Amino acid sequence: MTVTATVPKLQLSGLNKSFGRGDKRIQVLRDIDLSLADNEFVSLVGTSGCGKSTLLSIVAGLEDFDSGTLSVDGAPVTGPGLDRGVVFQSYTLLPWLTAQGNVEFALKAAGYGAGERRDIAREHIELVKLTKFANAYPSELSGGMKQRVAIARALSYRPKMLLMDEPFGALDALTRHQMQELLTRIWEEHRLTVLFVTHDVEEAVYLSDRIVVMGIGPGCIKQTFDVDLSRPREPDSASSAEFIDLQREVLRSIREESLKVELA
Ligand SMILES: Nc1ncnc2c1ncn2[C@@H]1O[C@H](COP(=O)(O)OP(=O)(O)OP(=O)(O)O)[C@@H](O)[C@H]1O
Repeated sequence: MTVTATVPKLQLSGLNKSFGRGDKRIQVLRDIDLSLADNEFVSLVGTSGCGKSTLLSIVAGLEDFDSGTLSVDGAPVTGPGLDRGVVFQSYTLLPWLTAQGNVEFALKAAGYGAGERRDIAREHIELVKLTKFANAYPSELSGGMKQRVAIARALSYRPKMLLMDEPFGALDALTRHQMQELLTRIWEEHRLTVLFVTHDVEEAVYLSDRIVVMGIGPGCIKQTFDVDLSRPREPDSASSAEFIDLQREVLRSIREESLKVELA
């Protein structure tokens, strides 16, 4: 019988990263091994400064690394690519363009023709439920709406993977929950693979299949938790004993690292 090995969607092996030169050189990531399967939702959590954003930027191809390997679908990552959509905490929209215009602008940069740009942008503005605001400028949109445009833009080239760095960190609690539900729906419908950085452990448990806790000094993978809670998850899921126990375990793991920083 032939057994075919499944290639992970994303794979990092023995990855190291430092900033600076000479005696100012500081290692921020050490020996990172991380694999994401197709359609998996993985959150990265950890004490401030442990290297979560640096790791995400490396996967996005926006930051280089010293050694180790990084591949998507088995192919080495050599820079940013349309196979990975990125959403940051700051909305990064162009203020002089409408919601529709912002998505179209990104598609133009990706080489799409005018008609196609209009249709794809309209479809993605609809996906994030902003059709009524398609012609509004960023200054006329709330934080949640701006982040929906950023998600529409990141998804417009139909990437296989979504890389999100604290995308809902600046939003109020209610908008944040709405955005979590929207993201879950899009993730389920589009079979995306998501790598999600957050400080909010409840958010990580609610959204993820797996939570990776990073350690510090230098940044490393400390512990991984499988989230075995059934789906679909409801806002009420957060009050179940299983949910709360897992949240507590993850928090404990993060706090051990914070203590190291405080005692250093
Ligand atoms: N461009 C840079 N040049 C030098 N050092 C950097 C640079 N970017 C990040 N660092 C350092 O790398 C380490 C990791 O930073 P990073 O922002 O990745 O951590 P983080 O876990 O995302 O933090 P936070 O949770 O506070 O956002 C920190 O010590 C930071 O000061």
